Amino acid sequence: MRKDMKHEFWHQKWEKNEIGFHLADANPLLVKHFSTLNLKPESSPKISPRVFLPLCGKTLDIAWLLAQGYRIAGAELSSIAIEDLFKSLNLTPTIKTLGEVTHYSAPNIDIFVGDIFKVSSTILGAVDAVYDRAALVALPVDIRKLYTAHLITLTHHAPQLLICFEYDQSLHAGPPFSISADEVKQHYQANYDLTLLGSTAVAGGLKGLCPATEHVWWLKPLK
Ligand SMILES: C[S@@+](CC[C@H](N)C(=O)[O-])C[C@H]1O[C@@H](n2cnc3c(N)ncnc32)[C@H](O)[C@@H]1O
Repeated sequence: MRKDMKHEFWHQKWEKNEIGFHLADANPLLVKHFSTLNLKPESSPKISPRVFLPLCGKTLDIAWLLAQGYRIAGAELSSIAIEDLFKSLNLTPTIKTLGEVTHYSAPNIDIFVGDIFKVSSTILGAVDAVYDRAALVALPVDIRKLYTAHLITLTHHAPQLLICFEYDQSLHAGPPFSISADEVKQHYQANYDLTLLGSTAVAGGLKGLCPATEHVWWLKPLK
């Protein structure tokens, strides 16, 4: 599949409001495990840590993180998602073109709308952590390797909380795609110490189609 066709897939999902991945509340696994990262601000102790959410959609996890006092950066293909996100936060964004992406900003929040591969570390700025929920699992196998390499460079291998699904890929074509522990290691073990913080069975199975497990990984940068 060509890359622009993959983008079209997601644009259509947002246009048709087929967003079954969008949760009605903050993700319980984020709430349970985020403190494990024990974040210290990179720049100054007086400034709150900045958390990057790749492929963020309009997740309510952003409202939860803001309420905990974190600053937010995100990247998302769909402007529909981000217009909705700012409405849900009751914020009016300033919107500017920045290179090949569009920058939506308000106090403590920067979202880059466009292809994540067009977001550079200069555009993004410093981040203290990455929270990947339904980003790695949203991407087909050929793109995942490029994505993880880009994410490592983009964030200067910031600590990461990664949530992903594992199930029998022959029973469902994806997305979301199944990501095994071996695959997480292939992508990240050269740069991170990997800890599996927890694994939970998905209630009712993946989209009601097959049994699935949700895994939470803590990626701690190697010195
Ligand atoms: C499965 S959704 C997850 C959204 C969000 N993380 C959540 O938990 O609700 C994947 C998101 O990735 C976005 N996306 C897909 N490819 C992208 C790309 N190349 N660059 C930026 N965003 C992308 C889609 O538009 C979609 O909103």
